[in-house]
Amino acid sequence: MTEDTIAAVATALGEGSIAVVRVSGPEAVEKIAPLFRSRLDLREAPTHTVNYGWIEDPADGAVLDEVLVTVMRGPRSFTAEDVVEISTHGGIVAVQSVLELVLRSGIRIAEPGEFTKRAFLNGRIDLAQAEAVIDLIRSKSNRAFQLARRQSEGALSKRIAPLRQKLLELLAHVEVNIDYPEHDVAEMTAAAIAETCGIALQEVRMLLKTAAEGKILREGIVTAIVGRPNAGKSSLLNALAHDNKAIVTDIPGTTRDIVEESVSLAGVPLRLLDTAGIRETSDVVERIGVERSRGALNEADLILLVLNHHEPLHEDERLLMKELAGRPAIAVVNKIDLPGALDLEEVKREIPEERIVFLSAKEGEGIDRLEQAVSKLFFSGGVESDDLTYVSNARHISLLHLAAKSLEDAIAASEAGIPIDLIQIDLTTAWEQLGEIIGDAVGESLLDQIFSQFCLGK
Ligand SMILES: Nc1nc2c(c(=O)[nH]1)N(C=O)[C@@H](CNc1ccc(C(=O)N[C@@H](CCC(=O)O)C(=O)O)cc1)CN2
Ligand SMILES: Nc1nc2c(ncn2[C@@H]2O[C@H](COP(=O)(O)OP(=O)(O)OP(=O)(O)O)[C@@H](O)[C@H]2O)c(=O)[nH]1
Ligand SMILES: [Mg+2]
Repeated sequence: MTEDTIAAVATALGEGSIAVVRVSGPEAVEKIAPLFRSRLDLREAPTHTVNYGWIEDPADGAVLDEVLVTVMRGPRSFTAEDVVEISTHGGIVAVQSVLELVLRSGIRIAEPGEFTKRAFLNGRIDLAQAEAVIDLIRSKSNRAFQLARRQSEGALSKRIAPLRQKLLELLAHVEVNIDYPEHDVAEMTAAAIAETCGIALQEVRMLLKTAAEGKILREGIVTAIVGRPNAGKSSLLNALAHDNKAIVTDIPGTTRDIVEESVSLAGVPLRLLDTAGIRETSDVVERIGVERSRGALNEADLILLVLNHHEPLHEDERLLMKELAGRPAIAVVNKIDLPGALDLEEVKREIPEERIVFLSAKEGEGIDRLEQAVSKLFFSGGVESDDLTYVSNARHISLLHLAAKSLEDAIAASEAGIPIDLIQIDLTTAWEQLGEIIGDAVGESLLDQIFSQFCLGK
């Protein structure tokens, strides 16, 4: 593959200690060498070495920056091409002027995602792995990062490949039966086709089942903090966020609009929504706030119902607890630093005990117990396990659904005694749909669309 040579700033633009210009392509070393003054000509530098020197404009000998230059010769590099990385001083001036000089030497600016796209086109990684690189960059919590990293190492691809192999063998067998009926290959029975497809379908469904948890890991659990005015909802948000994001006062009805904050609880990303305390009110603004609280409550993946340990249960709270039956909810009994007046027995009748957490948002006591409860609710053991694959990419999920449908069709067709060459079409479709996940035979426009989601320099 003869590609041109590309360059981009690989680090975030802003004030930092170091910034990196990354160059990849057949002319990377040859084009950068004349710009780099050091003890050793860059062309002589062994691969995977870091070299000290200066970037100089060869036109007038002006020194742009003191740098470290790394050489990684293909195919042992991120893109599988020759890669040169220039580490300049941080900030934007040094790195921009070095990049400009690099571009003036006849190297082209990279498109977003083009480095990773090349790694894919050169066969170093497959499409699912390349997409995982986007997820890596965007992950907002440790767990999401671990998930993306596992996928970037090919965890999903390793599940898809044997599945496709199984289908391919079946297809080959079917094809021999169709094309060479005179050959003495054992006739593929409808029952045998249905059986193999059944096994494949089971595997596809298992992958789809992981999608819900994968989505949570990637996008965060939408968590509504609800309860009566003054229960301590805003205080809880602040305690979880380690910040005074929401206004806290002893006046009931303080929070009017929804306050949003992303936090990571035991590695689980939560999108916290602090809401207005739910009660009957004649205040117009507060009433709109209460309606919004109800909206958040209805749409949340997780509900934290904050109850006040210091006060008896209120009728509104009884109704709320009834509403939460069957939904992923945790009762947070707040203000345990104050004497108790809450009727716990009644709470326990509505909410299972393992979903009741006692804490003091004000003192920051018991937050760890809430972490454990959330973690238990969403990851019923398993997320730590190493061989688990979580499908979390919308494109992969939709392709798995399509493949499941094709396999179901193939099974139904073989059970209905439909001619084998028609079943072959469903099988081929399933095989292609699974192939699309890992980028086997996907069109240029799809690739463009996927890689354009990347940031520049990746
Ligand atoms: N300076 C720098 N840091 C970086 C990257 C980079 O490109 N540059 N990465 C970019 O995302 C990540 C590391 N990812 C990488 C993945 C593969 C290879 C690579 O050279 N792979 C070779 C094996 C090399 C060897 O075994 O010695 C290969 O697979 O052939 C390099 C970086 C994070 N840190
Ligand atoms: N002693 C004690 N006071 C608390 C605790 N949590 C909150 N408070 C106090 O309770 C009052 C109300 O707290 P907020 O967090 O504003 O309550 P809220 O549920 O957001 O109230 P609204 O926004 O009005 O619905 C404030 O005076 C807090 O300082 C706690 O754990 N212990
Ligand atoms: Mg509040």
